[in-house]
Amino acid sequence: MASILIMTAVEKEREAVLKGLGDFPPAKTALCGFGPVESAVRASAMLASCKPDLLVNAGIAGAIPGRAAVGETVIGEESILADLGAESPEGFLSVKDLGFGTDRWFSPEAGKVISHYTRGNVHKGQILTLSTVTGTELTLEELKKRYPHALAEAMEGAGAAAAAAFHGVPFLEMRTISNLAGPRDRGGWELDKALEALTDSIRTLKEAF
Ligand SMILES: O=C(O)c1cccc(C(=O)CC[C@H]2O[C@@H](n3cnc4c(=O)[nH]cnc43)[C@H](O)[C@@H]2O)c1
Repeated sequence: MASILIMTAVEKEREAVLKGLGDFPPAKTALCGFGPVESAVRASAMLASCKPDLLVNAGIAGAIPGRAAVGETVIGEESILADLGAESPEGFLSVKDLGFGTDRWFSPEAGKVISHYTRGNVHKGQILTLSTVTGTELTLEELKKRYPHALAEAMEGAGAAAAAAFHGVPFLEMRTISNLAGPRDRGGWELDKALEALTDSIRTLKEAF
């Protein structure tokens, strides 16, 4: 049977994943740490020693307001490294604009798994990876303009995706919404709702295998 490696930033996310998995031997879990650099390094180290059929980066995320809501699930059809690049008077220049490679990753091999997510509270589309959590209306507006189709922001997906591409392993990012991106309100993050949704979404992932 196919094998899956599911990596989360923090232990509480990993616990929610384990609850959804129950007794499911094809899947292993590990921590990828906080942010795109840690996630790329740790995912790459894991993939150097085991080669799963699918790497999943799972966790909570902030929704771009109006594009997803707290407690909903966002399945990444593309993970975008959204704040690595250069500023210019004409606007932000991405890694791709600068000619240094890609700023986004998508695995066609994950399509079969993605097609299993059919519930109304699941959105499929772009997920941004940022090194800095959005904390002002100004930054939010800039991100919305720059990425008019992005559904949510998190901090690890593109790092893990880059590692997966380097090792030739199919990749999927799965996020459940704990907060709306915008002016910082860390106390308002609905962690329990997002972690319960993560457990549910992992149950769906199991059904796809
Ligand atoms: O304190 C807790 O109980 C707790 C439980 C689960 C997760 C956490 C985290 O702090 C996870 C950090 C993780 O969350 C992603 N995230 C969530 N919202 C946003 C956002 O608005 N913008 C960017 N990233 C967000 C991110 O991937 C972090 O690594 C705490």
